[in-house]
This record gives sequence, structure tokens and C-alpha cells, in this order.
Amino acid sequence: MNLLSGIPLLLEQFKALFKKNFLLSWRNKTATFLQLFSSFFFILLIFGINEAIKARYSATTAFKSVTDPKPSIASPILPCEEKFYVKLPCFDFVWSGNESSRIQSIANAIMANNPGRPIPSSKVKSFTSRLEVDAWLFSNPMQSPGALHFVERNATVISYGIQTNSTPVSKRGRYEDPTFKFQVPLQIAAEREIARSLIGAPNFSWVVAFKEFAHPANELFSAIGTIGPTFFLATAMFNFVLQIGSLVTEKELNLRQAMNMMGLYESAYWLSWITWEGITTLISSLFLVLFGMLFQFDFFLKNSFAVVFLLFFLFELNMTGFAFMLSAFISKSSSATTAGFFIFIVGFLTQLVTAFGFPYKSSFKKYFQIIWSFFPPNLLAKALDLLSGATSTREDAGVSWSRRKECAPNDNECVITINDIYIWLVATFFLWFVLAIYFDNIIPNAAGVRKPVFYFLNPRYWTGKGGDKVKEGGICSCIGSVPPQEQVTPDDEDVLEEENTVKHQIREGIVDPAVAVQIHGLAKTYPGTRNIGCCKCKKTNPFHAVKGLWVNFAKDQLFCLLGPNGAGKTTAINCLTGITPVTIGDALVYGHSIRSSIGMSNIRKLIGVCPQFDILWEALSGLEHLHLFASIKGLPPTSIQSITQKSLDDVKLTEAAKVRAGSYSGGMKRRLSVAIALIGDPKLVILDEPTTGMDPITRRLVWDIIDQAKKGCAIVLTTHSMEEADILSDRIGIMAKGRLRCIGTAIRLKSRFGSGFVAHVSFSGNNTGQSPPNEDAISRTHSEAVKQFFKDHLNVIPKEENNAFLTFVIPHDRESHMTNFFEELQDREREFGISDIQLGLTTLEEVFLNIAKQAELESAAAEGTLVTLTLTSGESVEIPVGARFVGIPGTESEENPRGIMVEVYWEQDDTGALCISGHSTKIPIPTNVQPIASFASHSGRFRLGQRGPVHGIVLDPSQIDHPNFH
Ligand SMILES: Nc1ncnc2c1ncn2[C@@H]1O[C@H](COP(=O)(O)OP(=O)(O)OP(=O)(O)O)[C@@H](O)[C@H]1O
Repeated sequence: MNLLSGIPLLLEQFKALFKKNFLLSWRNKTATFLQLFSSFFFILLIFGINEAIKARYSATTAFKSVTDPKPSIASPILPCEEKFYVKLPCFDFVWSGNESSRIQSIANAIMANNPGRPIPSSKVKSFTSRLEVDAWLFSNPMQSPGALHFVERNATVISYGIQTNSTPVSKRGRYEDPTFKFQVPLQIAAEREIARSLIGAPNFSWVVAFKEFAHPANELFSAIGTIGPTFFLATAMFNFVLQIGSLVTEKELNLRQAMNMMGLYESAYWLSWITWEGITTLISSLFLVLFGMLFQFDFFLKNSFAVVFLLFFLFELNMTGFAFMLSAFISKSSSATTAGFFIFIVGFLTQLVTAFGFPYKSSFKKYFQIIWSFFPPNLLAKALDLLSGATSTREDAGVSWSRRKECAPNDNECVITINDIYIWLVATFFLWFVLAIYFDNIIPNAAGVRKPVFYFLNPRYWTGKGGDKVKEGGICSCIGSVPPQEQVTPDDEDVLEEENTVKHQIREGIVDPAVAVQIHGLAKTYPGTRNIGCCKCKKTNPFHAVKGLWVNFAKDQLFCLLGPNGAGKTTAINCLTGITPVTIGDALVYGHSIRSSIGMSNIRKLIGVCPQFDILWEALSGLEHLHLFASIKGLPPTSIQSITQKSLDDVKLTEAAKVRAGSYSGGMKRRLSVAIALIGDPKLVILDEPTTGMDPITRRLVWDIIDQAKKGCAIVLTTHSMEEADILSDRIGIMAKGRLRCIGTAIRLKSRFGSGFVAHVSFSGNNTGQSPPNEDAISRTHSEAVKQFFKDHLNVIPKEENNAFLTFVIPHDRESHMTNFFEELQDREREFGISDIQLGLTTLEEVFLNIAKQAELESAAAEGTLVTLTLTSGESVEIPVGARFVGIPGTESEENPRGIMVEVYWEQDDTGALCISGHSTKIPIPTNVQPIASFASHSGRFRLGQRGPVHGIVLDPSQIDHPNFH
């Protein structure tokens, strides 16, 4: 099939990723709703606050246009109880000057002539002097709203003064104005009665009225200008948090890595995100402006639509770029909200500072303005200030599109215009976007790999001819020097032969057309790092995970890589897929080197990978996953539909094709991962534990699929299921401790590393142990006879036995006697009471365990790892992990001059580590058997009567040939 490449592939990938982004947003409706419509709630809130403030000032005419102001007549002296805050008993007024009878009569006239309410004398208090009044006011606060001080200068001059409590107080949202409520009535009454007294006309009078100026309605408070920056920043934060969350989730769940492995172009990835976010930003800004107009804010109605819309669009777009940049530093999607909250708080504070005039005033240095403008919320605050200033009064016309480059109407300083703010927002958006891509490259990805800090200075990077060299560890971590790996010649003849074949092919330049992947000397050392964190220094040691792998993977074959946990299988696979850089050596996949970036990009077109853990979007269906990965691989768009349908049929997911992967069972997810790996007929398929979590029926189905996929491609499979390896593989390699320990077909491995053949003899009759005593005795006789027969002919004793069956392990060296032996045994079946004889090779599991034990033994020898073997007889000895034959120190006697030994049985625990499961009966150590040299240093030190552990003597298994041990 011809796959797309170049620009058509880029476009196809872009379309598929854009669709994926759309589907993810569509499925996450609540988040998308908030992203698009959160502005409505904030505009509604601003509207509510605006209305509340207007209502608060409703008593004033400030918000109304007044052309013909109405006079208001000054009120009489009010009862003191009408003061908002007063202490009872209270006085309507107090006065001084009561030594003068004339003043006395003026005060009495004030009380008697108060319009509509003569004041009783109990509500008035008189004093001789002003000082006495002050003393009384001081000791009786809040008991009188005002005081009058009269002084009779001479017959024609009476002077007076007024004191009022001028502190304005409010009650239920209404302010009390002490001047108009108490001072003016007292003043009018005092002047009136003084005038009457001086001119001697008791009815002399005049009217005083007050009028405000005629004035247009004022927009005294601009809610948008004052609280708008904070609220619109909050609106943008919804987008911000969701964008960081989406980007980081793809990194965190290795989804991006999976797409990269399948050949995703970085450019398609970024382009799809920025386009999608650009569209959502455009729509949400449009809604914001429309909601503003709907609520009839002058800000939105008077300023040109284009001016306001462009401001919000560019601001939100800028915040998107900012989110992209920050996402490079965040590795957990759950941290997105924290990052968003932090930016909001910082933005809120800097906007507050901006609202106070910093730094957009001519008095501030230019560089303050430049630094301040790098943070988008500050630019928004300034723009909102300018635009709301341009609509602060009814007469202001706002900023039109053509006037965006001019100073805003009420901006006297004119340090920055709306157009300047647009330019800043666009420029910094590109800056954030470029930084986002840069940081994404130089900050370690999920596999701990990054590009060098100055990678962009390498011309080869831009020409696409390499320059994609990667590094391991963070920027702030010092990678220690990688210690060289010692070159070890394989012990195993097959592994050595494979190594020599590969070396020969390389030396002679032989290109074997049957070979799909040629791995030569591939080694991977995870470097030790020293991370300098905030308060601590984290140090890790270098670790040799793969120690020189030489192997060919043939076309049309399945190579199964087995090995205990931590053997280095996944590391080797990650090197092949380009996730992890190799330390030494190389691999050629269909001739393309994994060490070259061009080679790697060609390899990505050839491979399909089913990773160890399912890498799927919970919200996308199986069909959508296959469509996406088919497009990433570059399958022609016309064929995608039929190919994906077939893939789904193959893995029996047709019925669940449209169900979201999040609701798939573990087995269904694995099947989908296998289908993704096989889509587009890759030439090399890498399946890392593909059948984990599958039930036996589904597992068999997947085995069939894998078996069929072998045609035309090479498959590398890792598994912990020996049955799977046995059934599927053409060749098996078992790795342990980073090295290939054995290689060959399943039969070859069994015959070379298994302990031989397993014979299973079952007896007829009731052998359950419930049989009558005479029958029981007969079956015991049969059993003893068969045991003797095996002992006499093959020199083996049963490995397992009960009344119903006997199991014997027959070593390979007795293979020549077996034909005659079993013929005779079959002939004498009736005589021995045998119902069934089964003969088979030992299992792959046994081979695996033997190899694992051997590797553990080697590493224990190197590292000196010991475990305690407690014998059934009660003694304890320390033995290296994996040791099979162990001599017990201190058991030497005349009868057994070399002492006693046991065979130790090992099994693997849940974590794959070896642990002791039991031991054989004790037998004398044969004279020819020697301890293994590498363990001699701590073997056999007999400590009877001394402190400290007793170390067992590790004996060489190749020298032991005792029937008890087979
Ligand atoms: N990034 C890393 N840094 C340091 N050591 C690592 C890193 N990744 C893996 N290792 C170590 O390398 C060794 C091999 O790991 P690997 O995952 O390749 O084993 P495996 O054979 O695939 O095991 P499993 O069967 O459990 O998947 C392990 O000891 C592991 O701890």
C-alpha cells in the first residue's frame, strides 16, 4: 500500500488531529460550555454590580440628565431622633449665651417659630459660654446634631456661630448629609430670629431655596473599566486551564509519544492544537462581545465592535500561547488548575497596579512599560481602561476602528494606544508559541529524553539532515560520565553463533534479504544524574539496562523476547522505536539506522507498536482511534474506512466500534492496541506484552491475529506467558540482566536448557486413597514396581508421586534408552496397573526459570547477594541467590568425607524475584564435584560455635549427575 508522505501526509495528520481535538471537546461538554460561555456569567455579574451601584446612587441625580433643576426649600429644624445615629435622650440643638436676655429671647423665638413644629424647651439645652457647650458635647457625644453660639456685641450687632457633627453616616445604603439636614435649617432659623430681633419686626421673613446645576447625566462609575480586567481575566482562565490540561494529558498518558512512534509530524501536532484553540478563542471572544452588547454596556455599544472584539480575541489568543508555553514545564495534568490559579492571582495583582497608573504614564521609564507589557493581563487592564475611559460620559463616542491608532479621547498621557496593545498582543503571542515549541524540545519528555539547549543553532536540524541528537536528563541535572560496559563473550553457543553471524554480515557487508532487523551491539546505559532541586540534591547511579545485543529478526517470523522483570526487554524495544537513545551499537530496521534521524523517520513509517500499557484516549471510540492512527501513518484517505472496519472485525471489536475506549474492558483495550499496531500493514510490528489481562478465549483470538500478521512482516513480541511464546514464536531469545542468554526455537531451548523429558504415569483403579486396604496395597505394589522399573532402566526416581500417578524427569543423556524402555513399559501396562503414560519435553517455563536462576546466580556472584536456606533438619546456611547445589559446611564425616549436599528448589515470587521453595533430601557430595570458583571466597566457612552466618558451599551443577537430582 502506498502511504502518503510530505505535505499531503502533514495535511492528513493535521485533519485527523483537528478532528480528534474537536471530538475531545465535544465529548467533554461541560468544559467546552464553560470555555465558550463563561463570559456570559461574568458579564451578568458585572451588569449586576453596575445596577447595584446605580441603585445605590439612585437618590442623587448624578446618573440623570438635569436640564431644569427644581429648587428645594430648606427644611425646618428636625427632631434630633431623625439623626441616623443618636443617643437618647437627645436635644434638637444646644446653644450658648444664655446670660443675655436678648439672646434668650432669640433662642425662644427659634424654638417657637420652627415651621410646622414648635420645639419644646425639654429638647433644647442652653449654656453660658461656648466652652461649656464644648465640654458638654465632649462628655455627651451623639446627643445633639448641632449647636448655636450667640454673642451680643452691641445694640445693633449680634454674631453667631454653628457647630454640627459633620461625620457622614449611612443607614441601609443611604447616606446622611449633616450640612443640609441639620446645619442649614439651624443657620436659617438663627439668622431669621437675629434679623427680627435687630430690626424689631417679629414677622420679618424670607425663603431660602437650593438648586443643583443643570448637568448632563454622568457615568460616574465604569464597572467594565474597574472590575472588568479581573472578570475578563477569569473568563480567559477557563480556556487557559483547559488548554494546559489537554496538552499535559497527552504528554502524561504517553499519547503524544505513541503518535510520534507512528510517525506524527511535530508541525502537524502544533498546527492542529493552535488552530483548534484559535477557533475556540475566536468563538468565546465573539460571545463575550455579544453578551456585552446584549447587556447594553456603553463600553460594548459605543466602542467599535471590531476594536472590542479584536482586543478580546487577541488577549485570549495570547493567553493560549502563554498556556502552551507553560505546559512544557508541567508534567501532571492535575497541576493545570494550580498553574491557572497562580497566573490568575498574579494577573489580578498586576492589573490592580496597572489600574493605579503604573507604568503607562510618561513619568515612568520606558523599560518598565516594556517589561510590564510582556504579561498579557496587564495589557488587557490598560486596554479596558482606555476603552472605558472613551465611553465614560454619555457624550463620549468611544473608539472607532479608524481611531484605534490615536490617543483615546480621555487619555491625557497617551503613552500607549489601542493599536499598540494589539501589536504587543500579537508579537508576544508568537513569542510564547515559539518558546512553547522550544521548551517542549529541551525539557525531558516522558522517556526522560530532550534536545540540547542550543539545538536550533545546528544547521542540520533545519535542513532535516540530522541534528536531531537527543540528550538524557533535565537541563538542571548533571549527567555523570557513562561507565563503559565490559565486553562479555556469551557463554551460550547459540547466542555466540548469532553474534558471530551478525558480526560477519556487517564485516562483509552482506545484506541478507530475509533479515528485517539487524541489531548490532546494542547497549543502553541509563546515565546517573545529579538533579539540583529546590532544597535537595537527587543522585542516581548509571544503570546498564541492555548490555550488547547482537541478533537478527527475520522477515515473516515472530521473534519472542522473554525475560524476567527488569531484564531489559522494554528498553531494547524503546531503542528500536526511537523512544530511548542507544548508548552504544546500532540497529538497522530494513536497512535504516535507528541512530540517524532520517533513518528513524523512515523506520516510523515501517513500524507498528503495541506498547506495554494501553495508550488510548478515554473519550474516543475504537473506530476513532483507528481512524486517527491510520491517518497518522499516512494511509490513503479513501482506504481508511474499509481498513479500519477490517481491523475492528479482526479484533472482534465491531460491535464496540463506536463505544468510548474509557468504557472498554482491559482485554478490549489491549485488542484495540494490537489493532492500532497492525494498522497499515507495518513491516515491523512490536508487541510489548499484548495479551496481558485477556481471558483465554480472547487471547487465542489475538494469537490467531498475530499469527496471520506474520506474513510479510517481522514481529517482535515480549510476553510473560510461556504458552504464548511456545505457540507463536518462530524463534525465542531469553534476556536476563540486560544480556541475551539463549536463542533458538522453542524445541531447541527446551532440549538444551530443560532438564530433559517428563514422563507422567497414571494408574488404573481407585487410587484416591479412599479404597479398601487390599486395593490400596495393590496400587502401592504397582507404584513401587514402576519406580523400580524406571530406576533399573533409566536410573531416575520420581520427581512427584502419589497413589494416582508418578512423574519422572528423564535427563537428555538417557534419551538413547528411552525408545526401548517405553515400548517395554507399554507392553507391561496391564502388569503394572498403568492406565496412561504421557511423555513430553520439559516446559518453556522451566527453561525460563533455569535461565533466570542462572542470571540471578551470576549477578549474586558479582554483587554477593545472599539468602538464608533453612534446612528441614533445622540448620541454616547463607547461599547466593539462584545457587542450585549447596554443600553444608561442617557435615564432613568418615562415612562422607566431602560432607553432605542438597539441591535447592527455586521459584519466582509475584515480582519475578527468585525465592527458595524447598530443597531435596541430603546426599553425600560426590568426590568429583568442586565448588564454583566465583563463590569460593565466601563458601564453606564453617562457623560452628562461632558468631555470624554459615555460608553454604556452592557446587558446580555441571559436575553433578545423581539420580536424586533429576
Ligand atoms: N529511565 C530509566 N532510568 C533508569 N533505569 C531505568 C529506566 N528505565 C528502565 N530502567 C531500568 O532498566 C531495567 C530494564 O528495564 P525494562 O523496562 O527494559 O525491563 P523489562 O525487561 O521490560 O521488564 P518488564 O518485564 O517488567 O517490563 C530495569 O532495571 C529498570 O529499572
